[in-house]
Amino acid sequence: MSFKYEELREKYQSFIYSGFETIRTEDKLKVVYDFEVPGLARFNPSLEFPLDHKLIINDALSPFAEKILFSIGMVELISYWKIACPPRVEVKAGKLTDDQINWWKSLYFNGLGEFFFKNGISPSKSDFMSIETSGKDFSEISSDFKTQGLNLIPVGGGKDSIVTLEHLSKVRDNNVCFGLNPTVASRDSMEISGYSDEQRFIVSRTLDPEMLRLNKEGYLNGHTPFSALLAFVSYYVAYLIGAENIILSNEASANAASIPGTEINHQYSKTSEFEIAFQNYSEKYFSDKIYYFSLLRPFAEIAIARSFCQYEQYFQAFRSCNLGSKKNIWCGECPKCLFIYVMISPFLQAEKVESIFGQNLWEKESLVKDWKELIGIIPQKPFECVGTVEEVQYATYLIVNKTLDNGAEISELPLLLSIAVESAKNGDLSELKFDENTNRLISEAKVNPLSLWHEDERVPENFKGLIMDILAE
Ligand SMILES: CC(=O)N[C@H]1[C@@H](OP(=O)(O)OP(=O)(O)OC[C@H]2O[C@@H](n3ccc(=O)[nH]c3=O)[C@H](O)[C@@H]2O)O[C@H](CO)[C@@H](O)[C@@H]1O[C@H](C)C(=O)N[C@@H](C)C(=O)N[C@@H](CCC(=O)O)C(=O)O
Ligand SMILES: Nc1ncnc2c1ncn2[C@@H]1O[C@H](COP(=O)(O)OP(=O)(O)OP(=O)(O)O)[C@@H](O)[C@H]1O
Repeated sequence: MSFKYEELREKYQSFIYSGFETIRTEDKLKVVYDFEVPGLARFNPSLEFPLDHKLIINDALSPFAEKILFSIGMVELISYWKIACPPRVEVKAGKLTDDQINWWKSLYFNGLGEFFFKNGISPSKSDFMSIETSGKDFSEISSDFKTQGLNLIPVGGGKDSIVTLEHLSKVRDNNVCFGLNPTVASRDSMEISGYSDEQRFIVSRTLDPEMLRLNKEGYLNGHTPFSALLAFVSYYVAYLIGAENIILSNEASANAASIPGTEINHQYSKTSEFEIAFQNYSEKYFSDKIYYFSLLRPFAEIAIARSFCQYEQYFQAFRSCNLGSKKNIWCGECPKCLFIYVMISPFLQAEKVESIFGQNLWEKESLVKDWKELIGIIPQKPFECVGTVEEVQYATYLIVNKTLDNGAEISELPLLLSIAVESAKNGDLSELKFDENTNRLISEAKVNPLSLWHEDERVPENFKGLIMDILAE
């Protein structure tokens, strides 16, 4: 059975965030959130933080710590609210100002853009949800905590965080890797880049099984802004260990809407807009001692991919595929696998790329639709963490011409590249044309994505020197 948005909102009018329980033992802090949709279900998701980590210098349950834990609940609640989308959200776990309420509504609305779209819901930003708050007032709490000059680096196991780890290797002693339920690839990345257990901070998160059960029953489900959760959880970890920087690996390309001309972006919480919003929120309501930014924001995915290609030691270990993340595989059937295949292909031998994925994706019929979306023949990007149409076209220009320069005939190009060439001949690609005289693709890129420096970047000056080579590699 599948349930409808309007019917669910009619039946379940409120969502309650009652509070959170903290259970401290010698070596762990468990935080259990209490959410309820009256008449439907109660949810108690939890997080566990190690307390025996040698780098911890601040009290895990100080009033300031509790303020951050409360805020993690505000972001965690999205996953549970979306099951029935009740119009009224009652936050009894803490008071928020109107300015804060607007901030949260904006995150929920933008972060759920794909969820609304895919479920055929067109809510208005003003009335999709009202938020009433009561309970503890965290506003006057002191933010006087200790810092020790560390960089906290979230590691997802894909190429981006590896490029960050490598570019920060000069300041290795100050770095701490952070993993939230880390995958095998994430742990392997930390291992290969030489970070011992003491320089890793691992947090575990448990979803409430009742949500998974209701998903199966047909209640509303879909994409949630996972990176926003990462932002708040990593902020708490940064506080615990006195880190002054939280260094993400989000790229300029994440800013592009999934559906051109709309605000719907699968990667909303990886955008500059969210990065800046989080910086403003954390500075205003938490502290200015911890700075959250993305080291790779200046660059397009293709430039990051080129940089990644010089670190062969990670080739068999990294995984960017979301669908295969639990099995530690490249599924070879999703847009993200194809996108990564395209991004690294200009810079590596074809055999090398194939050996990473265990198969040749260029020849797969099953990927034709994803390919058409990635390269812009179909005007909607796949709902995945993939880059822009322009950089896919640019990569294709490099790959096709490289293949032809190596002696192949046009007729010998693999399936997906032939589709690209045909489309270029027909004038169907915005920045890619075919020159019949030279038998080569021509790029009409307005900006060469390999030399793009995105202006919305917020990289501190003292880090810029460490990344400039990404444009030149
Ligand atoms: C869906 C998700 O966010 N998964 C991340 C989560 O994995 P977990 O094992 O906890 O859950 P799943 O098995 O993936 O999902 C089970 C069901 O629960 C729902 N759900 C899950 C998480 C959540 O926060 N809310 C939910 O409602 C879901 O709808 C399913 O029905 O945590 C892992 C690490 O702790 C992450 O690695 C998982 O991320 C997936 C690999 C993934 O595909 N994530 C996508 C959201 C994604 O696109 N991630 C982007 C970030 C985009 C963004 O921030 O907006 C990325 O990887 O770059
Ligand atoms: N489970 C996780 N724990 C900690 N950080 C994470 C986790 N998942 C993702 N991240 C971080 O979130 C950011 C965005 O993730 P994303 O998946 O785009 O990057 P990636 O895994 O580094 O590279 P790729 O684009 O190749 O997948 C990166 O900084 C990444 O390290």
